[in-house]
Amino acid sequence: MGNYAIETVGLNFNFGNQAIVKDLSLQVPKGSIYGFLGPNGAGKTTTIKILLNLLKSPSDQVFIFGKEINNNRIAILKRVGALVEQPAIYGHLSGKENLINRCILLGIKKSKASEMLALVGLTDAADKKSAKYSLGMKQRLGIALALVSDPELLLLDEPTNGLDPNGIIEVRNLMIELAVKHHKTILVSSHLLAEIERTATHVGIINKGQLLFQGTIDELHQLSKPMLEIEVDDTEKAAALILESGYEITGQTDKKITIPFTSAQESATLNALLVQNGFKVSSLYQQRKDLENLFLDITKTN
Ligand SMILES: Nc1ncnc2c1ncn2[C@@H]1O[C@H](COP(=O)(O)OP(=O)(O)OP(=O)(O)O)[C@@H](O)[C@H]1O
Repeated sequence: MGNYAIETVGLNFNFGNQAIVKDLSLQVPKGSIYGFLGPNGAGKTTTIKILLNLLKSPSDQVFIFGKEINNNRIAILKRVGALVEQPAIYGHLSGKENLINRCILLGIKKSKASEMLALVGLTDAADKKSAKYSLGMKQRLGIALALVSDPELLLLDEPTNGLDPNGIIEVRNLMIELAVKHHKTILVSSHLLAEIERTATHVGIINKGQLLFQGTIDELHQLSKPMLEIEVDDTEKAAALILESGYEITGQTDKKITIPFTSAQESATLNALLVQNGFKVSSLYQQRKDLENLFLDITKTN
């Protein structure tokens, strides 16, 4: 548990008699950018609210920095910053005034406001009324507000929702800077894999409240590596020959065998080997799922 900033253990949560989060075991390593992915209504916001103790979890299912949340609420929340739904910004105040307000509220020196503005790239807009900010600037101000208390862990619920491509890039770069330079752990939710793919080090995919995949971004990429599917008459014996010949098999049914695809030439060699050994190869084709399709597949089949 020591290496996780967040760990949930078989977390369940209901609204009335509707199960919203089901047996969810999240493991968010310290220092990671954890992409929390799922389609609309999957249960991401609900989970984030549970992590913030805004919704109460059953005891012994949610641990932040290794401590159970219900029994250590104040101590834990001091170390956590969050942006959930709309940032709480006073539109009639400038970005700087919004931040100074937050500093006063938390008993933090006011100079922190300028520091945070610089961190999120809003120094030039410090004195502009925040109602006049673009959506991207508002999100960055929201993140700055969440950062005032210098939290170790940031929870960002769909921070790029509704932003234009520039705004998305700004928020994405800010997350990378916060993780790499400032050693924050970040959990960021999204319903779009493409938005997470370039920033996240780890990914958890949920649908209908259930965790369908969790691992590093490389492990997710592994799942989308190209494969060679071989339809052959006697898969049992053909598989034995393929293994004997030094190939790796990743899948087998009574109709086809799947191996990692390396090259067209290698596929031809394998085809010849099977035919020379008396097998009837009815088809040989390369299959590749891009990550977006993989994500759709993972969330659809559930
Ligand atoms: N206060 C509530 N009372 C009853 N049901 C709720 C409440 N809040 C959310 N739900 C339901 O819980 C489910 C999960 O919602 P949640 O907002 O956690 O999903 P999400 O993954 O964050 O989706 P989105 O990307 O659309 O925000 C939905 O079916 C939603 O209708």
